[in-house]
Amino acid sequence: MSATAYRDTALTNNYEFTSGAGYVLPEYDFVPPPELQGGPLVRHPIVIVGGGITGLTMACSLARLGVRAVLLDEDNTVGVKGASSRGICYTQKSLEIFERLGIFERIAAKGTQWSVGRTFAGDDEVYSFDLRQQGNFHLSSQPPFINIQQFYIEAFLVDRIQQLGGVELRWQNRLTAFEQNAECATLTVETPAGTYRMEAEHVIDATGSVSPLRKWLAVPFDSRRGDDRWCIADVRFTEHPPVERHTWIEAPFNENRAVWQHLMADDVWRIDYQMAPNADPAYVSREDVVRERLARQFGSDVGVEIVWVGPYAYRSECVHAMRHGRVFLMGDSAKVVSPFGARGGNTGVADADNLAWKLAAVLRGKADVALLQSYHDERLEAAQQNVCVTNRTARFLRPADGAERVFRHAAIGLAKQYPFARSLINTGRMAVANPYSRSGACTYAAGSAAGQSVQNVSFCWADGSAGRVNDLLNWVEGDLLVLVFGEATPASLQRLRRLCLDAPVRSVQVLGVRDAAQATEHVRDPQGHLQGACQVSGNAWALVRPDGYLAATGDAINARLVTAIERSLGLRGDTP
Ligand SMILES: O=C(O)CCc1cccc(O)c1
Repeated sequence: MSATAYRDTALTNNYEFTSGAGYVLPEYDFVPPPELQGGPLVRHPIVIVGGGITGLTMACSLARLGVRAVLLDEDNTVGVKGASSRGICYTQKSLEIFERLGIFERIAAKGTQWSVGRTFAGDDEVYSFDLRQQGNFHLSSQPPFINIQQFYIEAFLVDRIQQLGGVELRWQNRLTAFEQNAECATLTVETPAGTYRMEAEHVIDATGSVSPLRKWLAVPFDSRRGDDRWCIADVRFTEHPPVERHTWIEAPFNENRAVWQHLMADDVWRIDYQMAPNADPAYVSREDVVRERLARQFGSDVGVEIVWVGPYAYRSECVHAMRHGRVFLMGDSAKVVSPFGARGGNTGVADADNLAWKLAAVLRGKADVALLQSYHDERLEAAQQNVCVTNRTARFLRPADGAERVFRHAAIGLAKQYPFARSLINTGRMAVANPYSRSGACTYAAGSAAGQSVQNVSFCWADGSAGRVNDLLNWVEGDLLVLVFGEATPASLQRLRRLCLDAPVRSVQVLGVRDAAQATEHVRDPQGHLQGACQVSGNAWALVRPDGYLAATGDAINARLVTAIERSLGLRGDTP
């Protein structure tokens, strides 16, 4: 790589390898695709371009729903050869998705759970949180966060896709040209054994922050670049710091600049140092300079093994539309954020989870193609929110001269003395499941939690054994789920039964410990966790989508439920 090229890449969020042994990544075989043997052009229902965490989550979600797809990846491995693990912190919502996909146990066994975060300014702790004591984090079967190198999750997804079957993973298949029209999309793909063309009804752009598709389609986007520079050191120690998220806004051992500290899998710590504005990436990541920095923080007698080092800079980007004809933009192809708050990779996972069930429902003839527009409504709102929240953190960490700097100085001073000021300290607002407030697929009403995510809480099956929301979502196999809380009239139940015969919907009655069951399919909610997760009270219903989001809630089983079902299947053009 030339010096100029290196500088260009170092000034993005694409962490570049500079020193250390790096990580050992699995390699997958190139298998010549059937198209190389000639014959007529093959039209595939779905082609996913990009085998990172977003593309693989999409592929695995489709495989789980029994939908055929082809995934193209230009490399023969997961992760990025020679580069770091980009994502490291996985949210409860992502972990709930991974549980549905069947890889959570492997992630939990390999990764590190954490819930406590502490922020320091100088030697003072100025902000702290324990997510297990906040909100309802403790109610899900998944922990608030697991830290693990992104490529492990990607490798688990590859194994699971191969196990499920139905989705073809094509390694060393690079997309080199693209066109689309009213009939289909045509992709030109280069491989070590030659070039071929394929057609697709739907194309998923999961190629990441330097998406060629975005360039070819001239997709408009907003972008922001700062002069802030960071340098990551992934290291192993002879002595262990506490297994907590530690951040410093002003670290005495880093010339009063910010520092991040997280434990990942394999006992590797990520230490991320803020550098001087416009610092030279080559200099700050030189091994002797990195070692000196680490010694200043941990002491010169602590043994340090450098696993990987990489400089990076802020960049945020957000497209204006998540869909361009047959192409759906996903993950970093749609938006780029700095890592604070873990809003990058987790958003890609949620993008995939959002679109997969919709595409599956459309391709199986269970929903109207109009439903696909709600992917744009919902995931653009999420992308914009994540960019906005992350940019606010970035500005707190590198304030502009003038009012921003004065505000930060005052906030730190106040937080050192007064607990009320601690919430002004912004070293990242940790990612949560983004709510959807303007989706054409949700039916909103005052007091309803439509558009919010339902946690993977527990309940009891009719036989008394423990179940979880994800078990119900697996049971409906991509259909909608109506939970009917409490008593229902025989006429209502009859209406519901008919609805379940006519539409891709399955219903379950949710009862208290002593209530008599009226419906054949029923569960018990002794602690009210399911009711709390759906944010309803008394006799009510909740329409839950395959991605665990609430499409609507209501009380009587009447025409409003029918309308809500139609809307969540793209069958109504009106907005509620
Ligand atoms: O802790 C967080 O905010 C997310 C993880 C993170 C943040 C900053 C740098 C980095 O390398 C990871």
